[in-house]
Amino acid sequence: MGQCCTKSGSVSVVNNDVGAADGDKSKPSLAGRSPAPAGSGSGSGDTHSGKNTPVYSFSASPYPSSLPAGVAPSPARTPGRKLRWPLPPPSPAKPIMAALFRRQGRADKPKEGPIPEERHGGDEGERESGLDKNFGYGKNFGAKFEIGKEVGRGHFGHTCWAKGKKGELKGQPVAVKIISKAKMTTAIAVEDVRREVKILKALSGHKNLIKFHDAFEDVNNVYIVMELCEGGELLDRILSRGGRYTEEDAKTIVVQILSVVSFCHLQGVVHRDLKPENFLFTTRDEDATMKVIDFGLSDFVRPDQRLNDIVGSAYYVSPEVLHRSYSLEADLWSIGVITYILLCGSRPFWARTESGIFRSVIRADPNFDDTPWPTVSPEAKDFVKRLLNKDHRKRMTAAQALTHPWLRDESRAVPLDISIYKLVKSYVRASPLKRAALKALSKAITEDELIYLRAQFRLLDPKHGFVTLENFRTALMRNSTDAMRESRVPDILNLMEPLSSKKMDFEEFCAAAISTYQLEALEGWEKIASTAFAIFENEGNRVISVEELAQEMNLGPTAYPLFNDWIRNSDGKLSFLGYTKFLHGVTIRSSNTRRR
Ligand SMILES: Nc1ncnc2c1ncn2[C@@H]1O[C@H](COP(=O)(O)OP(=O)(O)OP(=O)(O)O)[C@@H](O)[C@H]1O
Ligand SMILES: [Ca+2]
Repeated sequence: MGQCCTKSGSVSVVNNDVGAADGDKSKPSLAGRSPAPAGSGSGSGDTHSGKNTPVYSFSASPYPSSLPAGVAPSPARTPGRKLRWPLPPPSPAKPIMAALFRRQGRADKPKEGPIPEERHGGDEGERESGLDKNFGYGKNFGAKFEIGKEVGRGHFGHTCWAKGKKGELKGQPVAVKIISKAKMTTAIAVEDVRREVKILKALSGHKNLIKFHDAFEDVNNVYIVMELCEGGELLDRILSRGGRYTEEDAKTIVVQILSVVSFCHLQGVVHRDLKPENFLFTTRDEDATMKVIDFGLSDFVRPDQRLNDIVGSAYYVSPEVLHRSYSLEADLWSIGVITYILLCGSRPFWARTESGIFRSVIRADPNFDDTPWPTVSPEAKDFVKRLLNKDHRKRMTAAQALTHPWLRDESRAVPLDISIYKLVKSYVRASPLKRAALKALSKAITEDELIYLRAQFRLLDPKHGFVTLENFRTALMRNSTDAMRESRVPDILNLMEPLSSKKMDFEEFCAAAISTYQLEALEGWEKIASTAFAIFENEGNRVISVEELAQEMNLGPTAYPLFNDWIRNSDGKLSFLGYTKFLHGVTIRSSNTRRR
């Protein structure tokens, strides 16, 4: 007990022939073969030292080329299974090594660039000496639980079966994740464990989230006592089905994932390690409930905050995580990867090395042409594409995804979406012209978008067809947990202050809560945009000077030449191009320009 092995060890024992069953060597981006062992490197490209090679160059893997000291490769979890896999084996780099290093206090961290705030104080000086490893948890684990066999292992701990000896859990089987204090060699490592428990405790209660019972500690370990899941990992079920789910079965899985992830996001918690290994079934039954586990890489994220530490698992990591600027949407990318795998049995982004996987994540388009995709419904394909959009702003949110035509079910409650709050906040603070532009756009959207917006409006509990700031506050508080306070999500209400003297009907709510980025990602965008412009011409377009437009868009005089085509010579009003640019706002490309 107390020995922690890395699951990424499973990679070390798998060779590159695995999964070659797909037999198509001309399509390297289509999963089907195993990546090289994480520890084996990939020739000259994998000599990443973590000191000089920028993570983003992708000329080298941000992962180190060998397992960290003290972490021995564990045996493959399911020997022999790899030969039957249509899928490559589990991620080579499991939780990305940066996180592992943070916990283990290794100096050769594979990160570069801006130092994430939590990294401060993670220096060697803090190691061992004077490190406070007291968590304030109960000390009587042994008196309360009888420990049994091991049920699983991860990078950071191992999990055992246990039975309650007294109290509420007397006679009841539970799972205990045991994290060795000896491996917590920095203040950050200690803080990570503290946060894992805090998040688990705060979020416990959702039906698709592992139920937390208690946390204990002694001189050697921290013990996280939680509900026992006896039905195994989602990964095992995917593999036992030969790698593919029917659409109906996939939907059952994806709905559960989205339901719990939307709940976490509303609380301001990003999971950061969503993958089939981190979903467990309560029982062996086919229709058993699935629960998300392992908040070891999770974090609180404030509404306008961007995180920058690279954590996650290679196959599931989003492009913006690799670019070190991300938020909740990163989880939706991972859900897109999981859904892709469920529907076709292959990984959307594949390569032999981690650096290759990252290149693929950043640049490659997933394959939707080969078998079985021609037989997959257009709705399912659209669903996956709208999650695997490389621009995180164009991705669906979890709550939105639950109303996508592929998953839509009138009888299922739609969760409150925190992204609505962010959008409404921006709307109420926007200029009258911008609001008029959005109003016109909202009148051109399709029924699919309206279904989602109606559901969100209903959740605000409108009185006589109107919502006020108070409705937003009440709806948020109704869903509030301790995690929400920690992530400072309620602060967003202060930023919505301009709404305090107003009320909003459904029509205005639609204008406030639509995202131009998301609409741009729709196949029917061209039509929506031209309809919206026709409405804008009638209801909102007006004469505007170059200076005024620049000010509206928060641009300086250097941007004036851009506006040549945006303002019509004939009448000095916005042209169609100008209207769409104005709606779009100054973001990706333009904000890069601004920074220079
Ligand atoms: N509540 C539970 N019931 C049954 N098995 C569990 C439970 N929690 C964890 N396990 C098993 O233990 C394994 C490791 O747990 P967990 O993922 O929390 O650890 P970790 O060290 O943080 O993992 P990782 O290496 O993915 O970061 C899981 O993959 C699962 O097989
Ligand atoms: Ca895990």
